[in-house]
Amino acid sequence: MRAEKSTSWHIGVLGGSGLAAGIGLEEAQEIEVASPFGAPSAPVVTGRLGGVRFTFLARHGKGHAIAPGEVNYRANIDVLKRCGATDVLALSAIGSLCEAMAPGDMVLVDQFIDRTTARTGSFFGSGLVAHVSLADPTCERLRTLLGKAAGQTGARVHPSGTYVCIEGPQFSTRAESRMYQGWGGEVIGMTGMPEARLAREAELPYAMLGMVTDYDCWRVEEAGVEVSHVLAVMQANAEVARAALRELAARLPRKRTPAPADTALDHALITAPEARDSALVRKLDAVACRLFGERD
Ligand SMILES: CSC[C@H]1O[C@H](OP(=O)(O)O)[C@H](O)[C@@H]1O
Ligand SMILES: Nc1ncnc2[nH]cnc12
Repeated sequence: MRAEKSTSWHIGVLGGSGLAAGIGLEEAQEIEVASPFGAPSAPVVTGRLGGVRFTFLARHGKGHAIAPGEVNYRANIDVLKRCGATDVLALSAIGSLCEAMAPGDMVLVDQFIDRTTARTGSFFGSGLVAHVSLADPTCERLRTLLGKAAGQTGARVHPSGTYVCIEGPQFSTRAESRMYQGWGGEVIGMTGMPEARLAREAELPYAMLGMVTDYDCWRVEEAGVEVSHVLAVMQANAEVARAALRELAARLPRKRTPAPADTALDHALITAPEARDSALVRKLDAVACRLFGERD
């Protein structure tokens, strides 16, 4: 079995709407990385911020050509792991379902309600069944560090928030928006799931910095959200997101210590060794490298 993760941080960043241009990495190199789960959204860009390695992947591809329901979430997480990412940070445009979270605010999403219907949500399946815990789908350590870093940019930062992930690509109806509020949803988007669940299966601690772009459509006196609102706010906010990442790089402890998600697969596999599908096991050489990777 491979050793534990390196004590050096390597942050994989999934950049969403308004962030396809990247995060301003130093010594940036674009690399095409193949995945057994198909084509990722784009080549990755790997480089540094301060002394810390970051690898960036544009979630919707170059020129935002990939719809939220068509993103190959498995390939994206797989290639970040293959590149050596120790942790994953998602940058996302989000609508607000509550008065307190206003356009321009940042939200450290900590919980998800998954309303998606047509996405492949697991690396595992018949021939290798696994059930990871998703009770706490985000990494508290990364979220806290990111919250402090985002606070330094002058933006208003909410330390937690429950994100409702809809299938899209349409925005919600007013009745749905009010229903999500009743469920305890505080923000809404189209990409956090299955991204967060796949990161957990790949033993990658995951945090999401959500940038509020609109009030969705629950405010009866206002017109519903339109994509032009989202992009206008994201264009204004992209530099704030980049500044938050530079702050994060400066604040990461010098050595990375293990996080709970690093061992998410320890008690998750239920299929007996003799009943395992060897082709599926081979596909998991990066995702489950601790269990199935090359032996040293
Ligand atoms: C451009 S509006 C809707 C679009 O924006 C968000 O994307 P991302 O999370 O990648 O920033 C939302 O989830 C939708 O995909
Ligand atoms: N209101 C909204 N609904 C879904 N996804 C979004 N992304 C940004 N705003 C959104």
